[in-house]
Amino acid sequence: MGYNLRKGTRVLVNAWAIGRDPECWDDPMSFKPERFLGSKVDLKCQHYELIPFGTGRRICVGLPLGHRMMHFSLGSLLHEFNWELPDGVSPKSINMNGSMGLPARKHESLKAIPKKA
Ligand code: HEM
Repeated sequence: MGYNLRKGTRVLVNAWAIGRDPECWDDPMSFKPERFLGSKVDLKCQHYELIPFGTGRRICVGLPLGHRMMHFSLGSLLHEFNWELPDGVSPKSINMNGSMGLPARKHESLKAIPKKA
């Protein structure tokens, strides 16, 4: 590979496409968090197929905090509440389409109702 770029060219890395590249991932369109169990792929700059925090010299300086906070926040929300979907919404009917852009957002906001456990 190899590309010639003019000095000053702005390059945007399409992490969304890399995360869904069948050359990098088995069954890339399926949500399978268990694919990382026992996997050597990590977030720390060595594996360019997984770059939610960027990579290289400008990698996110908040990676250690963000990584810990994700586990802590999600764990707290799951521990403290029982979660339901609004009336008439089933897991299969949730629209998982995203809107393109920087960053990529869900096209329709996810609605879930916390009930004190
Ligand atoms: C899950 C949480 C987070 C994600 C997914 C995330 C993601 C990113 C990404 C993709 C970049 C661009 C890296 C690049 O250009 O290659 C970045 C940069 C940056 N992030 Fe985060 N970030 C998160 C949390 C945080 C937190 C908690 C902080 C600060 C406390 C933070 C501070 C920064 C800073 C200062 C930069 C700029 C680094 C630079 O340009 O040298 N981030 N982040």
